[in-house]
Amino acid sequence: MSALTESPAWQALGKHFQAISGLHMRELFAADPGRSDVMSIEACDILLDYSKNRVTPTTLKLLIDLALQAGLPDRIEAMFNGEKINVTENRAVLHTALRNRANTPVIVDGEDVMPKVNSVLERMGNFCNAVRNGDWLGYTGQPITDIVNIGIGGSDLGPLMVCEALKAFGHPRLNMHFVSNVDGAQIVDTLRKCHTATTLFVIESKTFTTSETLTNAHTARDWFLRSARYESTIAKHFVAVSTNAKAVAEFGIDTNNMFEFWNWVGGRYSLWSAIGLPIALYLGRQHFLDLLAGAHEMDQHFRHTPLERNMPVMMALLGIWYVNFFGAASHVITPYNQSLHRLPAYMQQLDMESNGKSTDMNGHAVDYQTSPIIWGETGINGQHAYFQMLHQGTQLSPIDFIASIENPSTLPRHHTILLANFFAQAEAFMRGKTEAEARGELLAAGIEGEQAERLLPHKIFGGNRPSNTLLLGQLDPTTLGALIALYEHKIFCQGVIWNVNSFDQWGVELGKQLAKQIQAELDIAAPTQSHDSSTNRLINFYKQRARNG
Ligand SMILES: O=P(O)(O)OC[C@H]1O[C@H](O)[C@H](O)[C@@H](O)[C@@H]1O
Repeated sequence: MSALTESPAWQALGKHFQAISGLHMRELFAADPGRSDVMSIEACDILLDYSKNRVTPTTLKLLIDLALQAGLPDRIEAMFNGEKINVTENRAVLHTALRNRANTPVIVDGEDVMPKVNSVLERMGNFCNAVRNGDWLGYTGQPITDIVNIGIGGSDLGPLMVCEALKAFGHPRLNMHFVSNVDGAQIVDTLRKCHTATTLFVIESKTFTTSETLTNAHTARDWFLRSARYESTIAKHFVAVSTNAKAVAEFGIDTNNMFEFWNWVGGRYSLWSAIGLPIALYLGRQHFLDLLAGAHEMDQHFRHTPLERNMPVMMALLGIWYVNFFGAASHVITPYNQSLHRLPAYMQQLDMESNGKSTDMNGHAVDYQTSPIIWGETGINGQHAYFQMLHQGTQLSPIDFIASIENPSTLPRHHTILLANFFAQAEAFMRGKTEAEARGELLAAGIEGEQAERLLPHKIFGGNRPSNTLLLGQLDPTTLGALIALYEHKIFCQGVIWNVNSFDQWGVELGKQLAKQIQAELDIAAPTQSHDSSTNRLINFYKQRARNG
């Protein structure tokens, strides 16, 4: 057994689980009418109601014990203070410094990083103003109308998700495009919608070595030069965001047109850095600063609120309760705002790339589950697709319901219908439908006797399916910033308790190495023999067909 599973807090939770796993939330609500008053937290214009979880006050106390046993408060301070908590890469983890609107010094290797953070923000702001005002002109003297972000993973999902989420705040002249896939279909389709004279390419890559991004960037450059002809025009149409100035220069982008960030910013935590440039271009400097301010406010809440009133901490602990004690393999993210439709995809990288680990910080194999599978869709669409399984299937999948009270982009009648569904689903998952209720409904519909008995088992809902409800005041830059930071910190807390490094991603390397080798093999006609028989056969089958085709 590992130190975690042997620990007193873990053992106590295991015993407690045996005692209460049979309890139904209906009973818990009936026994305590004030349950949701106690089991809710308000911060940063977000209300978290976590009362529809299979917990009692004792569960919460034991979960807090688990967090204390893991030394969570010290780990939180270590992250904010710039300690090198990403031990496998010997790096600090300071996405919080990027949005440190209080501007208090944050020291890494003896240097305050805030002056350079502020200087890049300043340059980003000036550049965005010029593009948005129409002062930044393309090679024929026209203002920019289309912005194409080329990047993948953390250099795509954050900017894409935020630009979609805050479309209501977007600049009316600017069309945003995001190209991540190396499947040429995506860039071809995008370029078809753009004109060279009015398109700005933002090439985003932390490492500037990512093959998908560089391939797409070269294709964009070739397309551009076919019309613009002179290399000197590139400066007006290509900018880069990276930590690797050398590789940016080698690609042919003037480093004056490069916006820098640093190795203490993880890719999936980078939207607050210059990787947020497409966001700032689309929404404007002030809205980008508002996004940072919202995240900063959540950082303050996270850092300074006692654990039992701390929103990210409580969400982390509830997640652990289901993953490790109920054996839940997955966790569902269901935004009820259409504009948050890329949030589940964003959360997949944030959570699974952070905590999808089976080796702990000491290099030992873990003997407990870590990151759940994160999945989801907009809630309304999910209701008409996979919610059947969530209501009556055999798997327990806790759900996060997310909606905003106000939504600038929706029509009032639509919003009422949307929110009615949002409230109803969380209630339905909690209470279910008893046999007596189902029987009563059948009777009311005039279905009796044998037919009623046959249908009855299918009409029963067990309920007792847990969910968190997150109600945002409105979906604006500030609140979205806070919401994203909330999940970042939730994931961090879970990583601390699971004792994994949430900030490396070695698991993505093997596939990249093999792809490089196979790419070289695909370029030669001779059959491949260097792999296992399945891989050889697939490659050779492909080669033969591609040659004949
Ligand atoms: O920004 P880049 O260096 O191009 O990396 C893009 C993405 O690819 C990598 O493989 C990682 O899995 C991601 O964490 C990263 O965000």
